[in-house]
Amino acid sequence: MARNIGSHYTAHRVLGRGGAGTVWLGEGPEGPVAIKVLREDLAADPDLAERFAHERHALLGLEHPHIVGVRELIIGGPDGRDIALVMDLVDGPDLRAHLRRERRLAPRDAVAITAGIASGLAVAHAAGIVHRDVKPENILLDTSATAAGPTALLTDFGVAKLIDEPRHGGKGGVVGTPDYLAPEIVEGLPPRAAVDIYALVTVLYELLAGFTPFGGGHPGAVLRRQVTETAAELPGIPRELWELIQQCLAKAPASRLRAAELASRLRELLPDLEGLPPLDIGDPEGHAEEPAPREERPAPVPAGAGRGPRPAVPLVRGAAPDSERATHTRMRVPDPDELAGGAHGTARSIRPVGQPRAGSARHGAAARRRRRLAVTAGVLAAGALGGWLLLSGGDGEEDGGRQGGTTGVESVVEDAGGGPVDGPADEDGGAGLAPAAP
Ligand SMILES: Nc1ncnc2c1ncn2[C@@H]1O[C@H](COP(=O)(O)OP(=O)(O)OP(=O)(O)O)[C@@H](O)[C@H]1O
Repeated sequence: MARNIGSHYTAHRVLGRGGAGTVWLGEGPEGPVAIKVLREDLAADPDLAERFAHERHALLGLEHPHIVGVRELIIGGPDGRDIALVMDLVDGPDLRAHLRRERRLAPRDAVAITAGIASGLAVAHAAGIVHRDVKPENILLDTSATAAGPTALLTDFGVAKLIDEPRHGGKGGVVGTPDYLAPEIVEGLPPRAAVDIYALVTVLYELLAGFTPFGGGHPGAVLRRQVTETAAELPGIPRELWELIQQCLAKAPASRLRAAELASRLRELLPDLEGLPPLDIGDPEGHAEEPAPREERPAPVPAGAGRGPRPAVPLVRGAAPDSERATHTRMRVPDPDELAGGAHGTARSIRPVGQPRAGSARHGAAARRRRRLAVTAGVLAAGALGGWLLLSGGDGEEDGGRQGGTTGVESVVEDAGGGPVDGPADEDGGAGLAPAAP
């Protein structure tokens, strides 16, 4: 059923739903548009409306071929309670849907998509804007474009940050998706531009591998791996590409490349990647053996939502039936002891196709013993982190109730600085982004 959004736009039908709201196919004075209407409970928060109004200029001003343009920001609506972002309509699927179909992308395609998004991030970072929720769901593929293949565009700029700003009373939160969360966020540091680099290169890894480097199992275990583990090398990956990925997945934000350099380094690799098939690798081992505690198991993924292992587990309890993909979490920052408690070898290994599984009879009893120990440690640590999520239930459940089940378990992170969490994000190595390592 059509509904009016502001005085100039009409929303015709739902294109999709995410954690923060519903995206509609709409119509405005300039033709078809996409309109993201924020969840009612979010829109009802007067602070949030004020923050959106405050950021209006920055959101509307962000223009780049790899960023979905925001044309209008509507605060009010017929009942005075809508917050809606009117965006350019992108003709094509999001990258999550594309990846579900393809399972793994050819290195050239994965790198081309990542390079485009990195160039968009460079412009945003230079304008002081950190995205903070880079993930395949927020990358849209415009298939109407050229013969050279679809154009990747990053959407949802600023939404995570605006929803996440500290509320009155000094309590802030980080809204994010565990598989893509940079370790410094898990450790409670304010998110700077380098978190986008970490998340984007996590996406690149996922496009190549079919799974994220630290995903799988309980959300708490994913967070612990972000801080303590090193990404497993993908068999058959070109050396220079792997070195770039490693650098951008560095635990220390200052060691990661800046967005502009990442974009140009990736583009330099493109000619050598031409014609390479998707990597021929097996499924990851190890993380699937870290079961969630019974009461904290993620909601089942709907039939057909993915094939094969998809370790970027949606953190959904009581998700709305039409929401397959609510992936946000709201977390409390673990203290150092808690983190240290989980730092025992549960790193996964990745085997080339055809190679026997580690832990098979051919690998012998010693390997099995090692794995049992690792799994036990993983389960214990996952339990501890699960406890944090439960402990944060004060806010999380309150939110969950207001959401009417439309989103995932949200997390609360005490804002370490107690102040604004984005800070300058420029490419000059200000507070927003430390200089890249040589
Ligand atoms: N500008 C757009 N043009 C066309 N389709 C869009 C546009 N923006 C979003 N969509 C579609 O709407 C769906 C929901 O988008 P939304 O941004 O709410 O999802 P999400 O990224 O999972 O949400 P969130 O980040 O809030 O959890 C997506 O599947 C996407 O395909």
